[in-house]
Amino acid sequence: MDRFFADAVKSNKKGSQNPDQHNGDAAAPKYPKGVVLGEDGKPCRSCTSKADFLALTRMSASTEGASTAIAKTTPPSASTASLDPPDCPPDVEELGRGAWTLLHSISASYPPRASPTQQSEMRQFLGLFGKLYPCWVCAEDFQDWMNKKGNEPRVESRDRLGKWMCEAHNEVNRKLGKQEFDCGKWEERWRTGWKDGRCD
Ligand SMILES: Cc1cc2nc3c(=O)[nH]c(=O)nc-3n(C[C@H](O)[C@H](O)[C@H](O)COP(=O)(O)OP(=O)(O)OC[C@H]3O[C@@H](n4cnc5c(N)ncnc54)[C@H](O)[C@@H]3O)c2cc1C
Repeated sequence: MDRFFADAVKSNKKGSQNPDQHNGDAAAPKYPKGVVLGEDGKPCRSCTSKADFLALTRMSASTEGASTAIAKTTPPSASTASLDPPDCPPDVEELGRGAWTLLHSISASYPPRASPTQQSEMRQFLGLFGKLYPCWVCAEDFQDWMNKKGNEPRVESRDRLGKWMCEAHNEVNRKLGKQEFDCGKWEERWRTGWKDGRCD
């Protein structure tokens, strides 16, 4: 659960790092390690994994007593799944899967050759996406990556956009210690289906 905190603490416009992450000498941390705070100073659900939210819930239950609604619904042995009925707000992973599905699918339906207007609209979309993405820590890193020389969105064609999106996704995969995806296969994954026919 160190993924947001592996780097040095950075200042931010919208929210804040959980201050308890870094005060090893504090007697009783207010939030468990891994919980990211939003601009209101409260835990940011869309920036935090369910597992870390579960830890928060357990902490609340032990400090506030078993009479809270959370404590009643979360026995100590509960798995993260019990915190996760299908109609609850997304955590960072569910949000991410949905967002990548949208982004790669947009690339898959992008024209083989984009007009100047389409290119301009796509640049605007990606710029706004980077600003509005609900996980603010994810959004800041995504914007920083996009703004680096050489990483600017490549919007001239479906092929170029699809590969660029795959590279953007691989950047996050690397950050999270996940396996990189073979970008030569992005179109099979997101547009045509696999060559072995299993999606037909
Ligand atoms: C812009 C953005 C930034 C994010 N930043 C963070 C962050 O800082 N911290 C954090 O914890 N989470 C972040 N996330 C969420 C994270 O990327 C994952 O979505 C989440 O961890 C769930 O991962 P997953 O393993 O289920 O699959 P996902 O990474 O969501 O991938 C979904 C599917 O896409 C396919 N895929 C994987 N890699 C590629 C690729 N390179 N190209 C094409 N297809 C691919 C695979 O089939 C995979 O099953 C971010 C999401 C987005 C959209």
